[in-house]
Amino acid sequence: SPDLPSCDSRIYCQGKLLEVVQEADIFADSKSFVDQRMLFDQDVILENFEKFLETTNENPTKNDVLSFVKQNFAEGNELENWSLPDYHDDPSFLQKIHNESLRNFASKLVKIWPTLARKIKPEVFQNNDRYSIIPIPNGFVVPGGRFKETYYWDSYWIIKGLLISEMPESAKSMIDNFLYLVEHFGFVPNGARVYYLNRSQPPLLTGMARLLVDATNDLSWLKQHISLLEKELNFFLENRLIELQVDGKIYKMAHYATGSGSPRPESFNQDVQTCAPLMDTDRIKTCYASLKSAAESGWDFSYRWVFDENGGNNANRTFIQTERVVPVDLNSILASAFKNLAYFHEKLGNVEENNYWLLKFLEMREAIHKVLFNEDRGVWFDYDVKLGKPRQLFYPTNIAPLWAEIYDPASAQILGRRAAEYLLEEGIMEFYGGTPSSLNNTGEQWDYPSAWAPPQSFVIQGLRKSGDDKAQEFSRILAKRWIYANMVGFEETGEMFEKYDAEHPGKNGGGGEYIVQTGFGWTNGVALETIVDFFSC
Ligand SMILES: OC[C@H]1O[C@H](O[C@H]2O[C@H](CO)[C@@H](O)[C@H](O)[C@H]2O)[C@H](O)[C@@H](O)[C@@H]1O
Repeated sequence: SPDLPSCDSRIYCQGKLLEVVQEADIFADSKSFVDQRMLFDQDVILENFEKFLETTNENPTKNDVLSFVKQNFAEGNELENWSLPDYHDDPSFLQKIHNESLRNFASKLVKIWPTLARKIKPEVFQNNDRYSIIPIPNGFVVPGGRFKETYYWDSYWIIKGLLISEMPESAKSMIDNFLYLVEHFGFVPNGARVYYLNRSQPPLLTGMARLLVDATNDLSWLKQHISLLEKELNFFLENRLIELQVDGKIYKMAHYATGSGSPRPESFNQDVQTCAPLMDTDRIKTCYASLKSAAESGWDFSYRWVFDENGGNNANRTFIQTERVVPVDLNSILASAFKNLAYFHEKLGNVEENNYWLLKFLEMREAIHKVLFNEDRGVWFDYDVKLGKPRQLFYPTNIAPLWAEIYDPASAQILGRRAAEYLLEEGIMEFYGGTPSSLNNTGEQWDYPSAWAPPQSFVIQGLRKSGDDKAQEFSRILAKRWIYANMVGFEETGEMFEKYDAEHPGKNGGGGEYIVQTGFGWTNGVALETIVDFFSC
C-alpha cells in the first residue's frame, strides 16, 4: 500500500518532527539528520517536540529548529574501526602484475581496505532504540564518505575485492551480516539504516555467497545458510514479480517496486520538491514510491525510470515511473541467483532443490530471451509494461545477460559479437573515461556522463566471458581505459571516486543530490577484478 511508512520510527521515518527538521534545511546534506542519535528516548523527544511547537506558535524559524535538534540529538558516532581479521598488505596476486606502476597502484588499493573497515560500537547494541543504524553483528567494509554504513549491492564488488586481496574471513563476515538482516527483516535492505527498511537493492546476496564458496569451498557454511539465501530470493519472487503477456504466452518477470508512498527520510526535501508539481495527493504518493523504487534499483537517479506521454524519457524526475520498467539487469541478476542456488544444492547433494532452482533459472532465461532480447539490435532492452514494448535506449545494462551468462552457452560468441557491434554503433568506444550510464545528459548522477564501476564490470566482464574475438578485443580496450582513468584520478587527487566522468579520464563524475564521494568500496573492487583478469599472468 502507498501508505506504508518508510519504517516504524516516529523520529527517523515518519511524522511531523522529521518533516519540520528536514524542511528547515539545517544540514548541508539531509542524510546528516537521520544519521544522528537521540539524546533521550523517542517518547521524551516527541513530547519535547510538542512543547517546542507550542512555544514557537507552530512556526519555528530555522534557528529554532537548529537549537531543538542540538538539544535533543547528537552526532551518531555509532561506528569504530574494524581490524580486518585476515588483512595483509602483500596478497600474492600483486606479484603476478608485470607492469610496475600498475602493481604499485594495485598495492595501494589493497591498503585502502583497512581505512574503510568498520564495526558497530557496543553502546549501540545496548541502546539501539536511540539510533537509526541497524546493529549488525560483524565488521564490514563501507563504500566511503557519507555512506558510513553497509550497502547491499556495493558489497558484491567489495567482497570480490576482499577475496582477491586474500581476505575470505572478512568477506564471510560481511555476508553473515546480510544473512542476519534476512533473518530479522525477511530481506536485505538498501543499507543498514532503519530508514532503508522500505526497500532492497539488486539481489546479489547469492552472488556474494557464490564468490565465497568458490574461494573457500566451505560447504558447512553453505549448508548452514542456504535456507536464508532462499528466503532472500523468495522475497523478490513474492513481492517483485509481475506477469507479462508476450506473443500469447505469460512470463513472470521482476521490477523494482517498494510501494512506500512517502519521501525518502534521508532525502526528504528533494523528494517533496520533485513530486510537488503533481498537486494531487495520490499522484504525489505514487511519485514518492517510484523514487524509492528507483533507489531500490541502485540507479538513483536516471531518466531510465522517467516517462513522457509517448513512453519516451523526454520529461523530468517528477514523471518517474520506475515500476513500469522490467529492467534487464534485475532479471539477469535474479536468473543468475537461481543458477547459483541450483549449483549450491547440487554441491550439497539436494537433488530435488537443485531441480527446483534449475527450472526457475531456465524459465527466467527463456523470459529474458523472449521479452527482452532484441533481434534487430542484438542486445537486451528494458521493457515498458504499460505500452508492452521495449525501451530502445542505451544503457550498459543492455548487455548485463552477458555478464550474468544468461544464455544458451552455444550462443555465447554470437551474442558477444553482436554486443560489440552494438557498442560501436552507439558510439560507446569513443569514451576514454569509461562507459557512461546512459547517453542522456540530464544532471542525474546515473546518467551521462557519469561512469560508475558496476556497469563497467557488466560490460567488460560480459564481453570477456562471451569468448568472441571482437568482444574480447573491446573488453581489453575498455578494461585498459577504465584502469587508466582510475589511476590518473588517484595520482591527481589521492582518491578513488564513487563515479567518474566518461568524457575526461580520471575526473570524478557529478550530478544528483549529493557531492561526489570518495573511498570507494565498489570502485576499488572492480579495479582489482579488472587488473587481475586483464593485467596479471
Ligand atoms: O542519499 C541518496 C541515495 O544514496 C544512496 O545511493 C547511492 O549510493 C549507494 C552507496 O554507494 C549506491 O548503492 C547507490 O547505487 C547510489 O545511487 C542510497 O543507496 C539511496 O537509497 C539513497 O537514496
